[in-house]
Amino acid sequence: MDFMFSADIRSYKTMRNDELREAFVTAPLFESGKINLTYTDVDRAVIGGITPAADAIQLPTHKELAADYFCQRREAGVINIGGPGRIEVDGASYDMANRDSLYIAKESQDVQFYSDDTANPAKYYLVSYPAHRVTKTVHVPKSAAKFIELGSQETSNERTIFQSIRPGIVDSCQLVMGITELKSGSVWNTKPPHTHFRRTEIYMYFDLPEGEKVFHLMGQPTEVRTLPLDSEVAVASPSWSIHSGAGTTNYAFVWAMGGENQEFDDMDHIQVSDLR
Ligand SMILES: O=C(O)C(=O)C[C@H](O)C(=O)CO
Ligand SMILES: [Zn+2]
Repeated sequence: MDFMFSADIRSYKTMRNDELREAFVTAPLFESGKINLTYTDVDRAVIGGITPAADAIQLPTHKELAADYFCQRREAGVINIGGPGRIEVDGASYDMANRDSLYIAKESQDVQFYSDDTANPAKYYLVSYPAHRVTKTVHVPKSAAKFIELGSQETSNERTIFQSIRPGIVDSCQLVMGITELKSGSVWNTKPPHTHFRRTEIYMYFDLPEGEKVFHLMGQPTEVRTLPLDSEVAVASPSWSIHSGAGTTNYAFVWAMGGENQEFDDMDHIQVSDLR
């Protein structure tokens, strides 16, 4: 497991882009046959990419978690951004089509990830937070997610938000998670940008064609920094930071939040004209 130590609200202002990356951006998450996990001190999230090949991959515990198994004191959300596969949780099997979600409850002991076809492997993106109570493991197909249409073609931000792990669908402890897909010709996510001091957030951009980037915006609204990101890396956003971006083409991303409440709509919006 890698460790990513974030920068604070004062020091990020004087950091170079490579230093900001070290503090907030993971390495590429998906490698055939591997599980790559990164622990960030932003709300103690663990961010993972799991790409099973011929063999199943088990979710391992780590010395630093000081836990008998990974989910002993944690919940995890998983979204498959690759080919079809399945996840087994304590012997129960969940088919995972592309863009399906699985919420894995606290105290799930044995978690195994599979790909149906090694030529088109599943790519499981995982975000885990500490959990304080035992709930139920739930599979959410993309069709069962709550969806919201936002933006317009005129302002280049026409997009659909799919909320799969959220109150009313999954009883989680702090995790809220889903996918945003930008329509062809739209490039701006989270426009206008916002903060939510009550929660932190992690974005993982994907389905960006080779050679394209998303210019991810972070920092306080009056001290914005730009990180040009490739597909399939995650970027952590502290509670004081905006998280928005424009791509060189359209794309999708998984967002995941943890914190003291789960209200998706309580964001503090910032006028684009106020960004500095
Ligand atoms: O494009 C958007 O707008 C989003 O996807 C917003 C994120 O879901 C978010 O930041 C929720 O707090
Ligand atoms: Zn947000």
